[in-house]
Amino acid sequence: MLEVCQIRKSFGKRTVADGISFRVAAGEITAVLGASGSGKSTLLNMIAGLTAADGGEVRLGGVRLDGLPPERRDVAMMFQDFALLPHLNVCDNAALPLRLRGVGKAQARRRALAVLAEVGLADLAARRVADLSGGEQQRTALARALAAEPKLLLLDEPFSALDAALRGRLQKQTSDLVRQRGIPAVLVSHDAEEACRMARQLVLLGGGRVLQQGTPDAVYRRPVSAAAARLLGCANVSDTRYVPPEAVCWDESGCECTVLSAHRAAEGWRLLLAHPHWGELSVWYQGIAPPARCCVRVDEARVVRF
Ligand SMILES: Nc1ncnc2c1ncn2[C@@H]1O[C@H](COP(=O)(O)OP(=O)(O)OP(=O)(O)O)[C@@H](O)[C@H]1O
Repeated sequence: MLEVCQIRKSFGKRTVADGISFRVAAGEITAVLGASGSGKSTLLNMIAGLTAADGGEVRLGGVRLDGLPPERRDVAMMFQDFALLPHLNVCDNAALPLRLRGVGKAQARRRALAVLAEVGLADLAARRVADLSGGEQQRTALARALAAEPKLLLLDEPFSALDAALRGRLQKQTSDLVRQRGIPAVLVSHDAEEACRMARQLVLLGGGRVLQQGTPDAVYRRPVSAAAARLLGCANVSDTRYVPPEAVCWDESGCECTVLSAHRAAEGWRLLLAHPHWGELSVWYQGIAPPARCCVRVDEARVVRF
């Protein structure tokens, strides 16, 4: 179990963490969502020991980490830019953390090859990382992160440079490995969909504080504020209310709305409606071509008020 308790950090007058607390159980991923500059990477760096916190505690398996240097925390990190050493081959990159800990060359190589097999890269062990695709590089980074058998995995937007199909595969592979190894993991992301796909718990950050935390289902069902709803990527949010998709239904006896715009996506047509009472409403439409007008009903009891 990872426990982050009341962690605080300011850079000059800018406070990026103002008493942030959350827990991550073994074998589970918690996703931290926040706007750009909200302090997500700083939070990971404080957990890893790369940035000193101004206050608060970090515990892993009940042991206090603050005060320990990064190399004694048993924490592995994965970054968006992979951070591999281009002049080394795949196996040597994966073995690097073990070598840095003084593990002998042959043993480090054996353990690196075992983890490379787990991530499906055994055949590429001898290849220079500069000659790998983006997805192969990221799997090498995953193997390197896991080779030293860390007690905690920190993921700093590790998949954002990859295309959608590859991203989906690596998200699943990483989630499976975290579960199988029974270690806690923290994922930092801008992408609410990725966070929900991978994480058991979401932590929404804003203004250096936790705006909300809970399971993706609970947080989506009832965002506590407009800021939280916007971080989740919810449509139909104003400062005072959120009209969730389940509150809107197509109904001939409902209010007639003009379709202001329509754009095509994989899931269907996204329509922007002018509703006489609720104003602009964004809704999905599954017909072949978008209509010019339509009738919808909004179930007021399901509208979330802030
Ligand atoms: N070493 C530092 N010295 C001064 N300011 C810093 C330092 N590190 C980060 N900051 C500032 O702290 C704020 C939070 O930065 P951080 O990188 O943690 O945000 P983030 O949420 O990860 O952003 P992004 O999503 O854009 O990567 C930013 O305003 C950043 O400029």
